[in-house]
Amino acid sequence: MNDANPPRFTPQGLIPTPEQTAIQLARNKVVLVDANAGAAKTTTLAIRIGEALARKLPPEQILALTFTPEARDVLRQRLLDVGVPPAQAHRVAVLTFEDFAGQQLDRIDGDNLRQCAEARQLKAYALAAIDRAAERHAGRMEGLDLQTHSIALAQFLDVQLQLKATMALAADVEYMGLEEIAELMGVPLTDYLTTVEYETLRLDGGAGAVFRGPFDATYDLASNLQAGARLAEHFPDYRIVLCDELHDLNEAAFQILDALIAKPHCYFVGAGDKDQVIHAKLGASDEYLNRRFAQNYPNLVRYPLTATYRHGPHLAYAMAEFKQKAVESGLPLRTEIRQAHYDGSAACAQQTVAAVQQWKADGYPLDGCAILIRDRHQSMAIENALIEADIDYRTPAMAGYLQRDEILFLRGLLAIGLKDFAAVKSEQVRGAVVDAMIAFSEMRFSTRRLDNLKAQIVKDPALLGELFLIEDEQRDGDELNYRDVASTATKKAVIDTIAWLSSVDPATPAAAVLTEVCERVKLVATARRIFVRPYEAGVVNKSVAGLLEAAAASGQTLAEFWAAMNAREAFVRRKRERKAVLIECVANAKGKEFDHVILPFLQADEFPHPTQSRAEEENLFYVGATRARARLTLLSPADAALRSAFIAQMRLPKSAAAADAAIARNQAKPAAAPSRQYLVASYQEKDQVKALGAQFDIARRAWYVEAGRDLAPFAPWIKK
Ligand SMILES: Nc1ncnc2c1ncn2[C@@H]1O[C@H](COP(=O)(O)OP(=O)(O)OP(=O)(O)O)[C@@H](O)[C@H]1O
Repeated sequence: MNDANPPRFTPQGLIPTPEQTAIQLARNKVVLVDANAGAAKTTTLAIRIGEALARKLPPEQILALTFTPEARDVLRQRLLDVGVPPAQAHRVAVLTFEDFAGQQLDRIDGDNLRQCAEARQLKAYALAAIDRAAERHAGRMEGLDLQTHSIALAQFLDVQLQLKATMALAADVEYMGLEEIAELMGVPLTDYLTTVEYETLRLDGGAGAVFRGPFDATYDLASNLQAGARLAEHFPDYRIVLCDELHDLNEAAFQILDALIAKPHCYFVGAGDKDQVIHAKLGASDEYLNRRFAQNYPNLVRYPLTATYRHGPHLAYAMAEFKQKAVESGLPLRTEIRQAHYDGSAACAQQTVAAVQQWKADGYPLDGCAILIRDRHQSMAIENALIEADIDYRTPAMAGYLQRDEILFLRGLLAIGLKDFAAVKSEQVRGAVVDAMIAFSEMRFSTRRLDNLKAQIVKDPALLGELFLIEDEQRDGDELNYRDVASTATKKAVIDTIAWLSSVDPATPAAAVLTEVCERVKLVATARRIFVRPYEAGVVNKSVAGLLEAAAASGQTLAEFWAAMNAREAFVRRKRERKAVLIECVANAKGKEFDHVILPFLQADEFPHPTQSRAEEENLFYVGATRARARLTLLSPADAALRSAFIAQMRLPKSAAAADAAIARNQAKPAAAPSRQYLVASYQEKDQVKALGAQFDIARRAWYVEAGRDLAPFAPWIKK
């Protein structure tokens, strides 16, 4: 620590290490921190913000960017955790790149811009782009392969995203032939041509964006900057820009960051971990951490954060083996790694419950426990088992298995059949049911009409059945094109199924009814058509199979199952805010931490997912396992041949011995003493404590006494 320049911000709840203090005080224009999971990257960025505030920088001149909303929320919370007063913390812009880009583009966007958060909403635009590409090039160009089935659409949407994330699409290709460009960009010609048409549609031929899918705001802003930096002139005057989870950076986000940093008075601090890259499809790469910043800012300084403070050496060393890299822990604590085995998904769910019950029996609160799943379909068995065991759990809003699209669709069918949509209490869920019914019946409405219908049905649930009448009227007289044939058949099957359902005795076993419904509406085939990504269509199959299994296991009648399902949803919604076990997808847990992490379904056909990139699956597992603080529970099949290879890769017996020695070493280290004693003096008492020698911490808005002073005179203001 530089004695001439002592820190002005003292974080609450922890004593910063010298490494953290060095970053807190760094005055270099560009500071990069590349460190392991849990090595206090986010915390240190929050402390850096605290230091800036303590030095009286207006909060509005600080911008902290993340790639995902989850990471953004963690950073916002961490600001409060380290002791930045909420009133100040809320004035600091902590945003995702997409939020920030959207805000900056707002000044040039038209009023009718449509935001499409999901691939499903982009399908119609993608088809229109294919039609345009066909009109323009069919018959005139060789090697054109215009397909409209879902795999082709999935590939197209991936390719356009990749071309944008890497900014290849914005490259100057004026004098090149189309084939040549596609080859240069390394994508199929057809997808390149379709992307060009898609962008023409999306940007209305250059007049302004008409719709934006995921990531498009980031791309549009980066393109604007590249084309002459018009919007950069309007950027607020940020003095400090910070970026967490730097490993998620891609070219488009990098260019935005670069435009911010390039301003003469702007300082930058970024932190990341190259082993947590899980968005390679979006062009994420460790290139930026390793090379690109250094190219643009040769004077950048790298600061280390050596040890993890999230968990003890047992988990740190297991992760060192898993990733074949050096990982240290600064804690003198034993993070337990437990294993249990199962036979089948119901048994896995039972083992999950047992792990939670053990945690509770050991005297720990339920809200410290998180069940991190590879995919949402895995939560069905677990949610049922938790309810049966009377354990409160919560899922992020609209992310439980009852809110999956295919389940919402089936619930909508049952609601119409049983004439009981009012039993779905939440308006948000009702709206989602309407969306799912329209998607799975392959109906087409204009956005305005859809919003209108939805609003009416949400208010008056009895209207749900009429959805199908309205569409019929609209279709009359229309000529069918080749693409309408399949979707018309789907819709007819849905209408027939509803008619059939209305005649079914509600006392019939639920499993039999649901099985028949799925067959009648050809759910699996439809999912394959409407879910643009084959991977997602695959998850739909597993999810529906899980629902049928649950219905069979319940032995309930249709009426009972319907009532139980709605009661269950109400139960989960009530619990959302309360202390309960969390169920969350691993990918969304990035940046977070939990005392006890349970990783279920560690089996060869689930995790690593057989169709996804091995390196990215490894990073995903690394993210999941490193969320744990005190205990990590790994659940895998009893048959060792079926287990995820990731378990063996941790070499648990080998790493445990070294970890025992490290704990002894960490225990022997002298504990650092807190440097300040904060007081609980009120505003009226300020003159009194000041006269006694207390000082004011501007960042924390609190009075304190320096370490080493006699605290006796301050006794009335020392928190017990
Ligand atoms: N100086 C410190 N002493 C003790 N604990 C600390 C210290 N600094 C940070 N921690 C704790 O270490 C844990 C991990 O910190 P943090 O979440 O900032 O790590 P990270 O590097 O951002 O993690 P990830 O890579 O998973 O995003 C937190 O519980 C934090 O409170």
